[in-house]
Amino acid sequence: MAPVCDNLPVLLVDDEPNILFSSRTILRSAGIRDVETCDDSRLVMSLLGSRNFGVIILDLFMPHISGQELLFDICRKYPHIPVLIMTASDELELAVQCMKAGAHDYLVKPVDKTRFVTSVQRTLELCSLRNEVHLLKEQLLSDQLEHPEVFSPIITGSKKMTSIFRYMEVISCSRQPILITGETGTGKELFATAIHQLSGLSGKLVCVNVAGLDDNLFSDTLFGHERGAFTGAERARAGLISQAAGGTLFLDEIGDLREASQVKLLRLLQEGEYYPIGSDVPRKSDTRVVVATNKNLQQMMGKELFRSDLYYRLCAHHVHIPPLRERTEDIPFLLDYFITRAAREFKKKAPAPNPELSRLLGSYAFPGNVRELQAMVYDAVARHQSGVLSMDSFKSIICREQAEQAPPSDQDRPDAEGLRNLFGRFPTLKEMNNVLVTAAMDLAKGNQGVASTLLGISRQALNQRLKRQAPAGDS
Ligand SMILES: Nc1ncnc2c1ncn2[C@@H]1O[C@H](COP(=O)(O)OP(=O)(O)OP(=O)(O)O)[C@@H](O)[C@H]1O
Repeated sequence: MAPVCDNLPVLLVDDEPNILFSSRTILRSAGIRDVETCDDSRLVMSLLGSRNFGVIILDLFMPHISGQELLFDICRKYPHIPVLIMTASDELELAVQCMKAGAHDYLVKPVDKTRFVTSVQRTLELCSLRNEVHLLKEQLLSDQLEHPEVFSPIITGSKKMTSIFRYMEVISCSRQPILITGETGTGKELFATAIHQLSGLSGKLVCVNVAGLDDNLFSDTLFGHERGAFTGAERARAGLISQAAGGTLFLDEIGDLREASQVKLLRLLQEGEYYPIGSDVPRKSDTRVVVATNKNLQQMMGKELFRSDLYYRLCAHHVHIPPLRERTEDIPFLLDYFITRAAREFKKKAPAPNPELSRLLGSYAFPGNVRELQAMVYDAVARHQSGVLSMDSFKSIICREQAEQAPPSDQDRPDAEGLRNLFGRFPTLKEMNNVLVTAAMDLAKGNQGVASTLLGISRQALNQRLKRQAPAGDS
């Protein structure tokens, strides 16, 4: 897979060595480390033939081949590489010609440092996104995962999940932050680990749960402190960002991050720098940030509990993990996996699951998702003695959960008018019973054992009701 632009070098082309030197220094101090220079315009095209670049910064007035000529050639032969013009001429006509020829920006020397860095960063980001769209198209058209081994700890048999994996393969190479969302127990940490492995970053994956960290603790944990920064700070502390240098920092439960810490995280993402407590000197960070939450950040933004500028920065790429009830095809795979693991842990022979079990579990909403399924299976295997794995403990958990669920609020409960609309008149108790039984049988895909558990009655009682419900002539 081709790398995305923010991992590719920048090429500076100018015949003046001091401009090359100062421009390279400015870019490096802004965190853009991989910068190549070329002071001979005749070498540019062969250089482009030998390797790929993320962006080219081109002077216009150079001996041998002019920058404008090069611009035409580059745009024709390498249209995917964006070109920024940097020149002493502020002639409007010339600027228009260059932009028409395909230049991404036109900077007049002497260029303001911030304007220069922002232009290069924006162009790299744009190019990166363009490449990702291209790679995504390629990936989505093919069914194959490039690194299936990375996903092996995530047990699934669902197509939805495979297409999420393909998306992850594409975005993992970029340096942009990634937001992982999903209900509790969907395995967000497994996804963060896969992203780190796919990224090929040489640094470590460092995981921090930010829930419960007040702002001081957040700063100290992430940014570290200088010696003597506060009472008790007898030694300097490096902080986890420095541990994750060249790697990935995974911030779990980001929806619980305090307002003051949100501002600091935004600064880290925007400027790529941070201040250890007690220091006035900013430190640079090249750490890739991945965050996760089971909260609805958009709703939180509406209530001003989460900063929108931070949200938009974080969701440069967004991986959403569907809840287990939306991928019930995963249940048989997860059942097998957890039964084997539980049996190994309890030093028992792995029992075979009852063939009805997957169907029963498929009708359950799993508010705790895979974590809840795992706990159910471990408990059942612990109780298991011989034969097939009993469904009893699953049934009793499901019945208990369903009984504990709050009844629908007055607002959600169908009122007399709603029932009348549904049936054309007010229904009898028998008719309502029939509707319930039919709905449970649908959900259980015709399995009476499962449907009776959903209805909270015995299998025999359901069987009798079904017989009474059957039109005359049916057996
Ligand atoms: N597809 C899966 N395959 C195997 N194990 C899984 C899968 N999904 C989740 N798990 C397991 O379920 C448990 C919960 O996962 P994890 O802690 O990553 O959840 P989470 O999404 O971060 O939840 P929370 O939002 O509550 O923190 C872990 O033991 C994890 O290994």
